Amino acid sequence: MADHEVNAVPVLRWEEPPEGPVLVLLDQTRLPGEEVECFCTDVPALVAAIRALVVRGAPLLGVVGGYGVALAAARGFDVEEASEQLAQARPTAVNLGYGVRRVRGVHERALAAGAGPEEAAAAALAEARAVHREEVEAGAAMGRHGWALLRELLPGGGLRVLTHCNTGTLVSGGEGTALAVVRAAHRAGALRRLWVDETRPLFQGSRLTGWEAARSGMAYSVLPDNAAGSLFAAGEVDAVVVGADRVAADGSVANKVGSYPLAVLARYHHVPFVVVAPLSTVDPGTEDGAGIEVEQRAGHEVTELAPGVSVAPPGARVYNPAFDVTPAELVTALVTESGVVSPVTPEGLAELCSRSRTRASQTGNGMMNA
Ligand SMILES: CSC[C@H]1O[C@H](OP(=O)(O)O)[C@H](O)[C@@H]1O
Repeated sequence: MADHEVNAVPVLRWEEPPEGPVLVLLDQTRLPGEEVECFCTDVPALVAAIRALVVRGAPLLGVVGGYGVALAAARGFDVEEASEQLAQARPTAVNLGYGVRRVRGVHERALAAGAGPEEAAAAALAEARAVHREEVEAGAAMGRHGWALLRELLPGGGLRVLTHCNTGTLVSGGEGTALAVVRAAHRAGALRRLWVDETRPLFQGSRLTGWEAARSGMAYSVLPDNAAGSLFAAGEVDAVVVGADRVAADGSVANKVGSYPLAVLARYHHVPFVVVAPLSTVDPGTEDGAGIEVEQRAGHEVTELAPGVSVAPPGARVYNPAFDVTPAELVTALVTESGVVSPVTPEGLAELCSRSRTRASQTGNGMMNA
């Protein structure tokens, strides 16, 4: 069985029991120790799950946002109100709003065309499934394009790749984004070591990327985020490959906090810094990095390792941005499902998005129409 089939986990699924539709989520806050499912039968529960990172990762947020609109429609909730609640659940990943708007638009157009509530709900569910399918397909394509890029940049194989946060199956249900590229290198026998930043404060790296790397049989090591510099200094990093939550029109990249320092280290040590993200993460509507809203999260995520296990004095003030922004000049290449942009310029991004829209209109794939 191919690696990606072994590792595809049911990050989310739609079920229709007699009592009504439910969105079933793999609770990512319980990994790697437990594989627990969370059952969402209404939008407030789904919004709470998104905010608690039960379900997380930019592409998957777009997928779950779409399913959330479909859930509201299927259960007869106010779809407009539900859409607003879902879109506002987390501000930085543009995908969330994209998925919500896209499915909401299909639902609205179905009603405007005279469809009844059930027919419009069915149309919304079909569109949510299309968003999910496209993100899964995008992951496979990004894996191919990104691996081709790494072969070009580092032809000798035996790669030592550093990654940050989690960008695998758990952020799309398919291959993922940055980890899709790492998996492709691993399958080709070219991955010597995956360096996994633990990614404080919620440990998406050690918990989730570690879990995925172990399931894939990769040679991986977990490291404290603040140890990455010494790896570069020791010449132990051949490439940095990370994901993104929003790419602005000027090529600025918002990603998990700690990504920007890696980009600076990579530039100083002449190491490629590669960002892997689907086009649903590219946001032409945000002009530059300053325009990206960076989610500020609760202080207890930093001051407590677990409920009641404090690592700071009571009352300590906390700075806890969930993301940071890397300027395009520090990004070696942006890998998308439609190809690679390098260097990452506004013109290069615009051309790639335009090319993709043209292809989508020709194939009926709605990727960019939201
Ligand atoms: C490529 S999507 C994964 C992306 O999402 C993560 O953020 P979070 O865990 O807070 O949803 C992180 O920024 C990853 O790079």
